[in-house]
Amino acid sequence: MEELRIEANGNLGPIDSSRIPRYAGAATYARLPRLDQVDKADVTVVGVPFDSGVSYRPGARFGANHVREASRLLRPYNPAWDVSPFENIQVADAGDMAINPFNINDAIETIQQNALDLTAAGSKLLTLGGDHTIALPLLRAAAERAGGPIAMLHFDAHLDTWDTYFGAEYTHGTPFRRAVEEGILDTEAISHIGTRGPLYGKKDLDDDHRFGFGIVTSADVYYQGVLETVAKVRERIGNRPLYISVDIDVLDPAHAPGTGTPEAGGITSRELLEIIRGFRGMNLVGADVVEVSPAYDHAEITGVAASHVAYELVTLMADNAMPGSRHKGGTGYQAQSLGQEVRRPAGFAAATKE
Ligand SMILES: N=C(N)NCCCC(=O)O
Ligand SMILES: [Zn+2]
Ligand SMILES: [Zn+2]
Repeated sequence: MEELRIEANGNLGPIDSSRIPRYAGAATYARLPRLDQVDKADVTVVGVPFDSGVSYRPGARFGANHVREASRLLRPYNPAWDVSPFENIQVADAGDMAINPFNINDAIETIQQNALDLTAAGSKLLTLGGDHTIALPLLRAAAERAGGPIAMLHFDAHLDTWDTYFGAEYTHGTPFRRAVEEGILDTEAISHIGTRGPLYGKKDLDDDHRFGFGIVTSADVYYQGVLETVAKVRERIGNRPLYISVDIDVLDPAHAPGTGTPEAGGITSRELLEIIRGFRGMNLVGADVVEVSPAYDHAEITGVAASHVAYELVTLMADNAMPGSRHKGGTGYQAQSLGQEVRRPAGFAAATKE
């Protein structure tokens, strides 16, 4: 079958869903071309089928393909930014990494090497699927590409700064303690967002604080709202090279049932998408969306949420790549909006390019 794609500015975009039904054919993220169908990519989407680091329900090894399937309904124009991300930059799907499920050390090495290979020619990386163990090798690669420690925003119900499980150092509950120990994070500029749920003890927070993490709890997002959350985060991170790691369990189980370690009382998908939109102009160098476990999903709720989160992250990368902001933070709704159009946090204008 011929692939009828949208093309603009020399970028090969998604299969045109007005000419080929969106439910037809093999799934790539957002129906974008495969990496082998383009000369170069500005952003590479890659799946990480790995879940050998989980402490509870398995299944995140199937996450990437679930997100790809759920991403068929994404459309090419993002009105919340007034941006068509796939026109601005070339985004392509590199398929899945081939990872050893029986040897975590080997898996981590492979993920790090693949991440370095995929970014060697200057592409940014957005990874889908996998359990949170994979953030460590992805951060190593991102820090190497950035030439030093990087800022990080970690959306998660959990801290993931625990020490070991059953004596194992590399698990989905420990990546960020390892990352701090390895000196790959800029500890002046790291924060969790959406934290909640029972811990093992107060020491968990004492350790986490010592490592340098700030925390915006799920309750903080509720009480202070999206705007203040974004403002505080922007103040802490500034223009540093930033990695965003999204554990889909940051969302309430009502918004993301398909995950391995669900915790009640999470943020909504609307809040998460709006917080990311508030990061316009920030220096995003890489991102992941992890812990999607399709066997526990219903009606693709989690897959759809994850596919939209990834879409906002790609839009941020694409918006930054534009030569000068055309929109100064506006949305596509502006001309006809009966709502509150100007709702941008302090610090937003300063970081938005002229
Ligand atoms: N990274 C995720 N999703 N979960 C970590 C939970 C660690 C624990 O079971 O205590
Ligand atoms: Zn996590
Ligand atoms: Zn989590």
